[in-house]
Amino acid sequence: MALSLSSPCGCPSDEEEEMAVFESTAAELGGLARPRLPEISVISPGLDTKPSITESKLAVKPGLVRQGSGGEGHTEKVMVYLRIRPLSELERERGEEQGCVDVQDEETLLLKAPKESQNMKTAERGITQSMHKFSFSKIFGPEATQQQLYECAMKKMVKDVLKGENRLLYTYGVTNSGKTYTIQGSGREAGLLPRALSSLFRKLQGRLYGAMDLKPVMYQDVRQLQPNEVRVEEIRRNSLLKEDENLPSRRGGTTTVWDSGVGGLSSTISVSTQLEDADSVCLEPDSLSDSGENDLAEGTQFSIWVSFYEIYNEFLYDLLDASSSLQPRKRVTLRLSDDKQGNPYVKDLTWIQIRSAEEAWKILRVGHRNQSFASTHLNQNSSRSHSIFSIRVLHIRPEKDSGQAMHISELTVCDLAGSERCKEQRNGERMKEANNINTSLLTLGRCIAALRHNQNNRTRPLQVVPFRDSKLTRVLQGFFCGRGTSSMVVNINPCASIYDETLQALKFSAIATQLVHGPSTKTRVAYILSLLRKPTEKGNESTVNEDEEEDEDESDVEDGDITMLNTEALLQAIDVLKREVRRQQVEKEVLEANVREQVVSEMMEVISGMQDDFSERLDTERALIEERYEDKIANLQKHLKKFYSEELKDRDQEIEALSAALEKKAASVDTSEPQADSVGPRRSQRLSAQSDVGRLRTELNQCRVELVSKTQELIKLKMQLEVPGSAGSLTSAADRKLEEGQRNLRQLRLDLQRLGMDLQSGERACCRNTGGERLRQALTTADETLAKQDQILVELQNGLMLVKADLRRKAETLAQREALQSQLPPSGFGATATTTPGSCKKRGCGIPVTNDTENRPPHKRPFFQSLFPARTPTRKYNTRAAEEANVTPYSQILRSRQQSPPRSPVPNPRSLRGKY
Ligand SMILES: Nc1ncnc2c1ncn2[C@@H]1O[C@H](COP(=O)(O)OP(=O)(O)OP(=O)(O)O)[C@@H](O)[C@H]1O
Repeated sequence: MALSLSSPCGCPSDEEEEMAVFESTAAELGGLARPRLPEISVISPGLDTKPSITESKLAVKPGLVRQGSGGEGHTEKVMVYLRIRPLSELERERGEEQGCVDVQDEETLLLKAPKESQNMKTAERGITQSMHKFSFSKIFGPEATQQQLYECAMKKMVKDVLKGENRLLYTYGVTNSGKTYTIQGSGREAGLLPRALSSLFRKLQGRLYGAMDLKPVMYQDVRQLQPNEVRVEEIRRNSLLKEDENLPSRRGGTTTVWDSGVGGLSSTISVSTQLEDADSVCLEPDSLSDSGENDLAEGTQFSIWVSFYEIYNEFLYDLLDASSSLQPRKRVTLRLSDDKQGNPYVKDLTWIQIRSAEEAWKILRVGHRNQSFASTHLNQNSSRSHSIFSIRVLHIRPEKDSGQAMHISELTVCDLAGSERCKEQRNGERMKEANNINTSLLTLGRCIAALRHNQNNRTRPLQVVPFRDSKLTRVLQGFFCGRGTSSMVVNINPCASIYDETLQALKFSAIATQLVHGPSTKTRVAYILSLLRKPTEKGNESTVNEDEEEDEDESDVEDGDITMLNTEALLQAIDVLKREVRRQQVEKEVLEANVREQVVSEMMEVISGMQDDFSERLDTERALIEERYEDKIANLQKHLKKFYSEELKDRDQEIEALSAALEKKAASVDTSEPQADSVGPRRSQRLSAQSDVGRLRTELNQCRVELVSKTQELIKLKMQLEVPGSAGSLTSAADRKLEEGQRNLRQLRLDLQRLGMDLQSGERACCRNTGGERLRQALTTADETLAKQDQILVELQNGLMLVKADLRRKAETLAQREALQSQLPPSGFGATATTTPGSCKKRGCGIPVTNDTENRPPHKRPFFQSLFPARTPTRKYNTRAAEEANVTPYSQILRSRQQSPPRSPVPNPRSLRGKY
């Protein structure tokens, strides 16, 4: 046998197994160079200790060896069956049959990697082997019938359950490998479950408990129902059975789409499933070979209750919930709870009492209709969930004193969803399902590996079995921990294209084949005794054959009576139990720490997810706000640009206007225009002022033009008025002389005033005979000056005479011109500029011809005459008013002299001169 190839003892070490189990993974990671591998990898439960139905004394480790007091535990190893499905016609046509699955005998399978497989590629690089040998409890080839499988794998389980044991059967394999077919069957080939139900009811014929007042609840408890509760249960049961009658016709079944209730996910249910076709099987119970067998306890009645639920995407759904049938889009998720002892159970799960295989079949069909199926690339009707069908059997034994004695047992059949490659799922929903399926299956694998580790390495630290890591392992936990036993059917598809996946599934099952069942909860006494045996063995140096001891123990275990033990042995047992308690405590602490760690890591994940979400939202918000404000800024810039460009235009226009105005202003002669106020008027005012200025400017320009023309005209006229000859120069010379004369006269008057003052003071001095000589001299000088003045005056008068004559002549010429001008048309500005007689008179250039007196030469008046006005006959000295009107300083002096009696009358200058 090829077994000796890798392990001479037939049982590979842990390391070897683990390497073998994970070799594909390592290969995928591009494993480094390894030592040369044997040609075939052998993964086997240890064939030299291969479980045999007949062997009861196995060299297995103490502590976990005994199955139960009932003596039904013929074997401790977990039974693992392999079923190879036949290739379909289509698959054959595709050339899937490449001989990669080779059944060597009914327990050994040889897998040969096909050319195209990943395994072959890695094998070619020397990383792994291309052939793998596996051993199973029994192998069922493609030609094996459902009946054969049932006989081997399930029949005994049904019996055990009716005896009060708990049993689990689950199928494991790649998608499209025949798991559902194995459990449920197709057409006349009914699967294990319908066969088991049929068998169960055949065995219970006449032993069924008809009332519905006892119902299984929680983990494995029974509750007495009140009459109203019984009615409710009846209604529920009847409605479900009725629902089955309303199902669409078989084969022609419709396809409905419903929501899984989780995040709006949808799946497709095809109602035309294998179950529909298998209906008739239940009606033919004769096909079951176990009919007629009956070894049930005397007087015991049985009440059968069933439940059906699925684990879909790590959520539990009740497949027998009437509300979910009515509202398939809003399925209620179920919760997992623990009872007081910490046993997990599905809370609020529907349990329906059934009284026949037919009813059970109907219930199964109703539940199946609610199950999640979908079409995948490998299977058109692929189960997307793990479905769990449980049958609870209430053993009711009437007792004389205490009414009824109750016991409960359970048969659970689990159709696991198929493992598959996620990357091949194009649909996102299918990908998610595949992920969840693979995760839960991986957890199941880890649990089984940990259980195996703990069973095989009792001295090494125990590993925590991660039952809590998935819902699947939690609900199945009891079957791995002494609540019952489990069997596994591994389904494989011999198609070459899925060889790699098949290899992985077989590696997983290879670990399960190495499992032994945990101690039954019923066999605590045996367990304690097995613990007791340990110290006894240690302390015993005797050469007693172990097998013999075991024989003794076996008998003790089977008796299970601890009162037969002596005190010392019991004390030892207590010590052992104490140690066990401590061990359990440590284990629990480790478990708790692990749970806490997981909770923390999950929380951290959630928090980090929230953080990521928040930062993402923050970024989005920031981007939005930035965008919004950039828009606003752009708008603002646009508007400001527009506004300022308009403003600039206005300014430019203003500047243009102002510069034009300035230019005009600078060009204009008139500079007297007021400067613009530094604090300018408002724009409108400025504009109006500008328009005014413009208007004025144009007017001004017109005026200027006119002025220029008029000035030119005037110059012409002046030129015309210019009298040729010396009259002009004479006039000006006369004017100059006149001015000079007037100046002299003013000077003289001032002198005379001074002289008058001096005279007064001289008279006063004469009285006192002082300063007489000086006065005389002054008078002489004054006389001389006067004489000069007289002469000048005469000259002036002559000049004036000449000028007047000249002027008279000019006036005549002017009159002639005026007469001529009056004939010309009048003009505004010209009117003002025209020389009129009035204007000439104003400027002193016109002398009235008629005023002869004026034109006469001025009469020469002597200086003293003007100084002392001549007395007219009308003027009397005695007229005081007249005197006061002509008061001068000198006249005052004279008057004072005249008034004084001794004084002489007023002398004229000559007389005065003579006198002195
Ligand atoms: N032993 C068998 N004999 C004949 N046909 C079989 C057998 N096993 C499986 N089949 C057929 O193979 C196909 C796939 O089987 P099935 O649906 O049971 O696979 P599965 O493993 O349950 O897939 P999934 O995990 O995707 O639900 C079905 O058409 C089924 O009828």
